[in-house]
Amino acid sequence: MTSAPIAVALDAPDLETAARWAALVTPHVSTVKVGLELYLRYGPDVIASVRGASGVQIFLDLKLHDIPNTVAGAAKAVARLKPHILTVHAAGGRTMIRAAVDALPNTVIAAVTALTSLSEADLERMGVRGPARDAVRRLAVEAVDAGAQALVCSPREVAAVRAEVGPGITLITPGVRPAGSDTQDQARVATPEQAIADGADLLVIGRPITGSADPGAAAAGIAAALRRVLSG
Ligand SMILES: O=c1ccn([C@@H]2O[C@H](COP(=O)(O)O)[C@@H](O)[C@H]2O)c(=O)[nH]1
Repeated sequence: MTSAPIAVALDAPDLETAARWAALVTPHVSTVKVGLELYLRYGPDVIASVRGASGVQIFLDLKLHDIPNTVAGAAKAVARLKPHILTVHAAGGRTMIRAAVDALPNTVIAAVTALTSLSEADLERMGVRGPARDAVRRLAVEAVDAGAQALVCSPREVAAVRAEVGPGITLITPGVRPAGSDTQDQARVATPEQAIADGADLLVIGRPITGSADPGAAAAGIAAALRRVLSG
């Protein structure tokens, strides 16, 4: 059975917990995601701990956002970890995104458009005019023009972004919540089934899996639901 297009966000307080979650979910999912909490606490060693012997893909979610020279240096600094995906903020601009792409030719550079924790009202207060979808589309086009091979957006925008950038770009959606579950600090959300039906390639899911009593079973359940959508 092929693993489901899910990146489990290993936002754990310690390395042992992250490695345990990774071991439980890797039979069911394609990818595990290491973010700022783990990386800043443990540094590069965390990657070997969560990768284990499974061959699971590593998504390094550092959301780099700085001047191009600094981002290029930061990207080169993680090259030896061989992440499958590395994130940068699309708002860093074309030259910054290009610098990351050039620095890491063997990694998929994913540009984060508008954080899924931001509501329409938050974005308006920040000076973003019009619906979130339009801002996300503008950032997506800029990022793809700069060479980004993947985009991070909310599942609510994924269909519009797909229509804008076409089939060749990997669309990654956090802000995924199974029906009826707590949205927590996420604002622009949809269910796993809706995200996949609307064209997402990879779903980032953290607490709905890692906060469950049995993360392996939770991952297996969502993976089965996605397979039903993909085969139906
Ligand atoms: O716009 C974004 C970009 C990244 N994230 C990250 O995804 C996970 C989501 O975790 P949940 O527990 O499923 O909410 C988390 O690691 C974020 O840093 C995002 O949520 N939104």
